Amino acid sequence: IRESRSLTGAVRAQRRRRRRKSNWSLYSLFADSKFACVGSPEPEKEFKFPICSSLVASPAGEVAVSSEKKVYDVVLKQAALVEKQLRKKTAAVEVAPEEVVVPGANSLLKEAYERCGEVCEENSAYDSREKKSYLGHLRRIDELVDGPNAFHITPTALDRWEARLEDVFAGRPYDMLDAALSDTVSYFPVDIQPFKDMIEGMRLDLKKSRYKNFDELYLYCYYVAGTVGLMSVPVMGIAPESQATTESVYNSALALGIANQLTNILRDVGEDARRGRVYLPQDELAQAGLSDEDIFNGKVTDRWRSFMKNQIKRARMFFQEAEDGVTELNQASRWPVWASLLLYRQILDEIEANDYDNFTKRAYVSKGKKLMALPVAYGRTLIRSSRKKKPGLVK
Ligand SMILES: CC(C)=CCC/C(C)=C/CC/C(C)=C/CC/C(C)=C/COP(=O)(O)OP(=O)(O)O
Repeated sequence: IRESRSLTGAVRAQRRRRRRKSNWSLYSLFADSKFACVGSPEPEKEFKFPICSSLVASPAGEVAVSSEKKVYDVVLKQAALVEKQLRKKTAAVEVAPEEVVVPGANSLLKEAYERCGEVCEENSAYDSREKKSYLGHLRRIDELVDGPNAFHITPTALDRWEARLEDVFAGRPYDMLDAALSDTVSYFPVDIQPFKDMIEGMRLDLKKSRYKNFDELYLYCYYVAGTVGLMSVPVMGIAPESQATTESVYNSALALGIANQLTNILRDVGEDARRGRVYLPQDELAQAGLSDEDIFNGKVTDRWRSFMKNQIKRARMFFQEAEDGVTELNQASRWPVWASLLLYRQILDEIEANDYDNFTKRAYVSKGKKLMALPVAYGRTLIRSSRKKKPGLVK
């Protein structure tokens, strides 16, 4: 009885929160429309019936928190860290005591950042040493699951990486690349959670090859890509003149990670199927009259086209949500973000141009189109951050 009372209490509290239209519920409704958009027979009703609530009661009486809510809590934590640092900066009237520099530490750190630079040489978008330290770390993590030794990766190895990550954040790096990361995260308001969550995404990849619904897929996309968005904002920086809330910028960054990952998934359906993996919501496949069998057979049918249209539409909604936030970033960070957004989103157009054959064709954006996107990206960089208050985006 006590359990059922607390369940009812929790659900009521949730409804109250929704009625009050707090920032969370506004975001939730907006995001829910993306959750709801697939499989809706009447497009005009898409926005009216959120499928995914933030608290879901199972028949067994357990209260399950939706992926969206879980991830949103990380967003709030990140935003709070940034705001705390901003407050500290404004309140700091005393001159900070001089830093004690261990002899030789500076040149070692310089070398550490140079090593990271070598790792991401071909990636000119990573223009600052802090971004390079991130990329050094991300490359190494990526190698674990995509590199030549990926077959040997075990949950224990991932646990060891997580323990190492904690040491890095505590200022105890194991090697040069770690040292650069350790230094970067000590200067910027970055929380360890997205870094840990990224490892969680790898754990998921070791044990899971099907996703029951979009809620499950969303969480996976957050783990493997949304986390990168959240890590990036503190280093990229929000424009000082921006009137947007820190939280809304983080939401956009998260949305860009999710959009990129969804696009990646839609582009690689055939490739993943050949590895026995289906990163598509099983319930939506079933609603469209499709099964894993159809994916493995790899035939483009009208059912497949219609299923794909809805998936593409959802990915575009996440890109759309990301767009607002790019303008709020520091001017210097906007160009690479705009360029990557415009280029990655074009993969969706290419899937359409391939008549939705993502079984045998890999959609890609040609060099010419990439070059054409760059001035457009630059033009967007010049759009000023919000100085006027916009509902849902203001401080
Ligand atoms: C929008 C705001 C406010 C900030 C930007 C925040 C950022 C940088 C978000 C982007 C996050 C990101 C780059 C996620 C990774 C997504 C992804 C699917 C990468 C694909 O990696 P690969 O699998 O190597 O891709 P390819 O196979 O296409 O090479």
